[in-house]
Amino acid sequence: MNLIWLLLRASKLQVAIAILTGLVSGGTTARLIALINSAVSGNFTSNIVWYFAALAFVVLINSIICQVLLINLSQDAVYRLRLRLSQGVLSSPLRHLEQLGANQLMTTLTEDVATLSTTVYAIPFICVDIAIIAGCLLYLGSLSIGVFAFTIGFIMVALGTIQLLINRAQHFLTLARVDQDRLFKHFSTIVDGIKELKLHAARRQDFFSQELQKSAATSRDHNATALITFSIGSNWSNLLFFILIGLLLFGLPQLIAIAPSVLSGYILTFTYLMLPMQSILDKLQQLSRASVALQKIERMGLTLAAQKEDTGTRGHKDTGIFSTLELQQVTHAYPGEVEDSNFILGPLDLTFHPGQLVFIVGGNGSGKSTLAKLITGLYIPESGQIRLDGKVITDENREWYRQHFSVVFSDFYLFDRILGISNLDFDKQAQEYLQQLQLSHKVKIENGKLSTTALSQGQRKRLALLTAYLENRSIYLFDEWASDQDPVFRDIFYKEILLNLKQQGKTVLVISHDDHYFHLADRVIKLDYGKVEYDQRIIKS
Ligand SMILES: Nc1ncnc2c1ncn2[C@@H]1O[C@H](COP(=O)(O)OP(=O)(O)OP(=O)(O)O)[C@@H](O)[C@H]1O
Repeated sequence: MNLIWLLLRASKLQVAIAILTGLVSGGTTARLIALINSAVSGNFTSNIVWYFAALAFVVLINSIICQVLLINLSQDAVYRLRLRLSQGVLSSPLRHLEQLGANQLMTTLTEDVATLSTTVYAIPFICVDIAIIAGCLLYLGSLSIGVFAFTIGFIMVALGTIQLLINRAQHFLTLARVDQDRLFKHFSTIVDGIKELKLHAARRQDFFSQELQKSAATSRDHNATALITFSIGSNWSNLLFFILIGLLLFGLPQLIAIAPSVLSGYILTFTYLMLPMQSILDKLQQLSRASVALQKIERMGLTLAAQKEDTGTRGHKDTGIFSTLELQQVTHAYPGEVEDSNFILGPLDLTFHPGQLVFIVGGNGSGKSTLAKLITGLYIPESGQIRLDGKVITDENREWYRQHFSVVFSDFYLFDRILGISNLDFDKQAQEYLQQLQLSHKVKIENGKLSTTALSQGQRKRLALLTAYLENRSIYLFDEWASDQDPVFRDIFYKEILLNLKQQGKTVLVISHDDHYFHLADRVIKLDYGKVEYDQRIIKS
């Protein structure tokens, strides 16, 4: 049913036209069968051939129109779903996405959407088959009410037994979908941990037999049980067809009088109906799989919608100059598995100004990166306030607030095209920065596209710095940027690049462990277990 809603969301009018043409096609098919039955019973009229040809033509045209409409609709529905899901992910709070996990997001965006797109393609054909069945049933009803009532009663009971089998199969498909998430995680482990797995035979063997093989076997068993149940259902429905024909031929005539033309009409129609019925049953397992995928997508889509952030920047165009950025009693907590193990950052009171070079230091796990995500507006404070020039940052203006920052995180992502910067001198400027960052011999930039990103980690970080440079925003934040740089470039970073940004009036926040450069800062903030141990101004001689 949800799949039909997916189509309806795309266009109600087109769905209505498709249903109408499908019904005409089904009704006309039934009329054709009636005509054949009447011809077989010896009732010929002079223009029967023309009538027959006209009916066949109407069936052809209507089923083509119906299927073309539904194919377009189904593909459009999948297109919209892909965009909606991607938008949903883009507009969800970072913390929520971190909690969902990369594996779950990727399986849904790839596997579930792929399952849906192949199934939605089958829907048009199922619709035409249903229309034919409906048309044929109408015809059977017009032949004899008594026989029709018996047939419908039989079909209801038959459908009940088939539904039981489908429910069982669906249960195993749902379990198989959970296995799919687990398998996807193992595949990510193979790709991301390939070096560690190759270097340690016992670890590799352990991972293979205890993790991957077990999950793959469970997935195989659940899928096999589901498919076998569908196969039993399909064969059972075939048998039910023959039982019905047998009852109509040999059983019912013993109880009530049935005219031979009515009987032949029923037998002819059911023989014809076996084809569309079989086709629908064959597609049932595909439909059930899609229904499980859609449930998963909708569930994720709903949670995404519920957590949706306001991503508009309307009414807040001034992303340039500011004079004060304040954090007042700001806190953030990561819920731990054990109540006492929760990490809590803050409450913190910090104020930053333009032209300040601030080092944020502290031991591993002291909360530096968490503070970076809070300052940049990626995490929403659990309590306290962030204010920019006295303006409190809320859900309405958080997107605008984030546009003040250029950041290179320690787990940065490097795009192979410089996105979102429209500057006429762009390539020339980028080329100059490439030279400054000593990368011009390795990378070229044409129309914003980087010639390569296949570089060393340190060089890739320099490219990320280049993007930050080009963004030309008022607050810069670098999370352990220099940790991968050689001593010469590290020196250039601290003594030239940072000071140059400061001279331009930027606020520069640097998370660092390089204590022999701390004297260059205007201020050093040290964190310890989520609290400020000291916030020290450096007096320059
Ligand atoms: N995604 C997360 N989910 C749960 N807890 C987290 C998450 N990220 C960090 N933490 C916890 O928060 C604490 C602070 O982490 P954070 O990354 O901010 O420290 P850090 O000072 O940047 O450390 P490092 O110098 O090692 O990069 C750690 O105890 C960590 O266990």
